[in-house]
Amino acid sequence: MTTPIIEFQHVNKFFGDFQALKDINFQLDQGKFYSLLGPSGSGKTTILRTIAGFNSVTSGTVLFQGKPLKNVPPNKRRVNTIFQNYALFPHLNVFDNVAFGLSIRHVPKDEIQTRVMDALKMVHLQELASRDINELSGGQQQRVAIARAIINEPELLLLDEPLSALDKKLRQDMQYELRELQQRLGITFVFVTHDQEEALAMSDEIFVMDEGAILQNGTPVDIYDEPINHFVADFIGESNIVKGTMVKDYEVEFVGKRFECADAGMRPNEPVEVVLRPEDLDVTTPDKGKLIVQVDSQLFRGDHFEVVAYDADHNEWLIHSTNPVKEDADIGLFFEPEDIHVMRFNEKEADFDARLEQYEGE
Ligand SMILES: Nc1ncnc2c1ncn2[C@@H]1O[C@H](COP(=O)(O)OP(=O)(O)OP(=O)(O)O)[C@@H](O)[C@H]1O
Repeated sequence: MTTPIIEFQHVNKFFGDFQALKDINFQLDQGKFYSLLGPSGSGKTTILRTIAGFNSVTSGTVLFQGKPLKNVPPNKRRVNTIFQNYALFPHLNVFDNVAFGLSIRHVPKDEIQTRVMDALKMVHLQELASRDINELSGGQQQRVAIARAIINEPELLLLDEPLSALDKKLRQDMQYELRELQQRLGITFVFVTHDQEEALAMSDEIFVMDEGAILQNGTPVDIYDEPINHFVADFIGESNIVKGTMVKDYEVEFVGKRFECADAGMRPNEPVEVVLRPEDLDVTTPDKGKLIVQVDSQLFRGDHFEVVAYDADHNEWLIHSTNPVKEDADIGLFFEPEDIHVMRFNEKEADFDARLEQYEGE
């Protein structure tokens, strides 16, 4: 087994009385793309700053390739950070921005020339080396920041919401570019975002954070298909979550009916929450449906209709339908046992809706 590039062991961080990180444990492998995903204030940046050396930890250990990082100053860490605002020098052109770190270390001119042009080629900006920074688009500035960050060949690149200032289209283009660049360079990226689509699209592994703790980590598919709790299910993608009861292994009851499912290992009659993703629900006639709901409204979304409907218990259901439906009509919903994902019900999360609403309103 290879040594992880970064390892957090029981890391806690307090700012005064406030606990910003709560018993954080993880290992990051060489050459992978990781995302830290969570609402504002969940501790993502605090983790990045800890890796970069701008934050000390209150307790616990951070290892870099198996060695404690505690006494290694930020400039001696083989880590570089790209910030949200890129922090480029507006009075220097593209070349000089990228060359800056090498110039102040008095690296010979020839070497600077070669390394800067190599870095600019990596991000497809070699033609723009003499351009002023303020003559570049947002996406091009982003690439200058990346070139500057990779010129010292860091083993770890930390990216703190680097795409949040870009418009949607450019953001999507940059997601592909960053992912492609990471694979080409083979260095570890740790990418902070509160955008779940971005994390799902780019990452090898996602860490979902809330209130200073890691709630779940796994591949995008794992986290999407098997969210550990209500918060993760709702935060990652769209979902229908209803309360139910686990009757026995592979059988769950919700909305007054029993359904075969793929989940086991809970207590009989244990209260649970059931997740069904909108795209896993097929619209059919009421007699063929496993569940009958009444249509409330629908919106055309280009490749599907987004239907909102209510069941007999007044639970709201979001459905992605290939065909339009009639308003106020009763429709049947069909789904397979494996489309049902059952989660333990956690009373402590009862306030999650309010927190999520507050976050979405920001
Ligand atoms: N230097 C500090 N002093 C006091 N509190 C701090 C300090 N730095 C961060 N915090 C607090 O720690 C918590 C976590 O902050 P952090 O910046 O890590 O969150 P985040 O998940 O990155 O949020 P965002 O998405 O808004 O950047 C917040 O409540 C923040 O106010």
